[in-house]
Amino acid sequence: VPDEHRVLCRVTWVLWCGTERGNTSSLKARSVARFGHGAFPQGLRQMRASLRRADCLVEVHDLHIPLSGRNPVLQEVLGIRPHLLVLNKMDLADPRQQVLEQLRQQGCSHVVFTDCQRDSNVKKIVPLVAKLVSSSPRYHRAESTEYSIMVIGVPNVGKSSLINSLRRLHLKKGKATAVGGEPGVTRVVLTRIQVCETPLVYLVDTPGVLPPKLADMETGMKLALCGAIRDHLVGEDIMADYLLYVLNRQQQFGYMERYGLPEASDNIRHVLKYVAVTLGKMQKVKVLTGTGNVNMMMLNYSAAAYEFLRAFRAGHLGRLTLD
Ligand SMILES: Nc1nc2c(ncn2[C@@H]2O[C@H](COP(=O)(O)OP(=O)(O)OP(=O)(O)O)[C@@H](O)[C@H]2O)c(=O)[nH]1
Repeated sequence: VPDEHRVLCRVTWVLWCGTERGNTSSLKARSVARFGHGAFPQGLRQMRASLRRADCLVEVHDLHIPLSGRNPVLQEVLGIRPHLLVLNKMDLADPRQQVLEQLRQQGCSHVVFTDCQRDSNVKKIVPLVAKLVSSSPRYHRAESTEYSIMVIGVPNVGKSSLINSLRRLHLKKGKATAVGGEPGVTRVVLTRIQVCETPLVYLVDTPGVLPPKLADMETGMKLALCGAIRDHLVGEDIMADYLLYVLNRQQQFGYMERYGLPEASDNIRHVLKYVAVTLGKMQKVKVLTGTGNVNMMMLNYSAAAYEFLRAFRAGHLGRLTLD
């Protein structure tokens, strides 16, 4: 079996069983693996209830994966409201031109690319939302002058960062909602947060919700690389292997210079050796010998895999779009 197939098989198995130990009896563990902590089904139920009061849906997704992993359950719901797709983390990814075309074919005609850490393009959102809402029926809310927006998306794509960025730009106010590098930071559907004075705009942050069933194994891997699924559920070593496969396939060889490799390699253990040496990732290992125990320093491959993933997520391995 080719290496990448073995990697993908293990990922599917892990996603299926929910935990690395294959504890299939634990429904909670399975739902955490598939949907993120505390996000489903209670989160989805709460979102549905709040949806009645929303004038517009702002779907935030990671520009690393503009096509993969968008939640079809959410897309079903999207049909009834004006919809804006925000592709965030544009500082880290470089989408191909066809991606926009494919998104248009999927019915996403309003797309904004943002970097919520540097507030790039975030100013475009409120005017666009105002235009979309005013050109669509608001039924019982027709008289109201305020806009209510629901922010949705899979875990860790930057929904809370977007809300904080909007508040910084329009209200000169600080954080209203917690941000974190791990999926599942936002656990409950929060009360409305004001993000703009004129027009009066309120947002509702929601917990990240993953699709109930992932389309294929690669989608699962891509979501894991983007931090939508907790690393330990898939395994850092497997994720690092898939990342190396994608980097080589897209001829992004920045890792060679960063970690001092003389040439490109598709052997993850070989690459992680260089990562561990460059970053000094060593561990003490007790070796049993005939004359007593000896402590030896060995390369720490797990720590190296973790650092390799972190480098990708921080954009140090190049601007990469996984789709
Ligand atoms: N480089 C970069 N990082 C970003 C950007 N937006 C958000 N992040 C980072 O992405 C991580 C997740 O951001 P959050 O705003 O917590 O994402 P979320 O979608 O609210 O996450 P959940 O609460 O898990 O659903 C954090 O480490 C942010 O700092 C961006 O535009 N560029």
